[in-house]
Amino acid sequence: MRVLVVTAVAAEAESVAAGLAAGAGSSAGSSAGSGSGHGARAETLIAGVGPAAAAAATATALASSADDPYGLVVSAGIGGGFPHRAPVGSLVVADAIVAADLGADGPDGFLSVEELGFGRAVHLPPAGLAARAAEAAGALCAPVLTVSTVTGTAARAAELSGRHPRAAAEAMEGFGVAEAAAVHGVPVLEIRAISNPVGPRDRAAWRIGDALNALRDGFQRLGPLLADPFADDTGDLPAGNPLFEESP
Ligand SMILES: O=C(O)c1cccc(C(=O)CC[C@H]2O[C@@H](n3cnc4c(=O)[nH]cnc43)[C@H](O)[C@@H]2O)c1
Repeated sequence: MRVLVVTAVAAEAESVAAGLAAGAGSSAGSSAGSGSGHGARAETLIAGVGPAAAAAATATALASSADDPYGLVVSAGIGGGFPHRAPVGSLVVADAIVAADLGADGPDGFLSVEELGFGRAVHLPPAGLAARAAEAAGALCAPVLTVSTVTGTAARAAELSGRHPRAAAEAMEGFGVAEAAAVHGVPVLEIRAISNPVGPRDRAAWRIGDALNALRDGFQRLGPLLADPFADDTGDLPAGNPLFEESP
């Protein structure tokens, strides 16, 4: 199956490609690269930062693939981790991809675009696949928030955590990728390697190199699954994964 892995920047695409190549014992490219990890036909796409860039690039790639369509889209990259759930250097696979700041604010709090009646605020990856991907990658399986502004205060982190108590990470592209995938009827996954805590802005706390290494290792381990993502899709969740938590 052809798999499209969408990253924001080249360094993330290079980590993904290196992981797939290491898993396969063969080489894989980066920006428009394709890896043959364990038979996976995974191609990386560098879409730019933020949900709009991610959606535009993903939709364009999917629209251009009619003669050999993608069977799965994966939003991948670094992200911020809610510290009590996802420490720096860990991996999170999304069981829900949540547009956390798409809506309306007001004196009574935030209303999501869904609560406003204008569309959807959550995309759900196939539950069994997300769980198997988390197990394979050694990742937590939990909601990942998509934001247009990186959280930089404790108050904002607490607000997001309050609204999404199971959320483990935030990043800026997942929901855009998922919107494009949904338009084309293609299932979506999101995987984030944690580079910094979600909270007060502290550039000294960033560990981008560690996160990129974790992303590479995660994709090395994901290679066999991506070769045939739905092969074991019985609808059951894998037993015995201590990192897995129930879907919302
Ligand atoms: O200037 C800052 O304080 C700051 C802190 C973290 C990340 C940034 C970025 O501009 C990176 C955006 C880029 O990386 C992903 N990312 C990484 N960490 C986070 C985060 O804590 N919250 C949201 N996105 C994050 C994101 O997906 C973008 O691709 C700046």
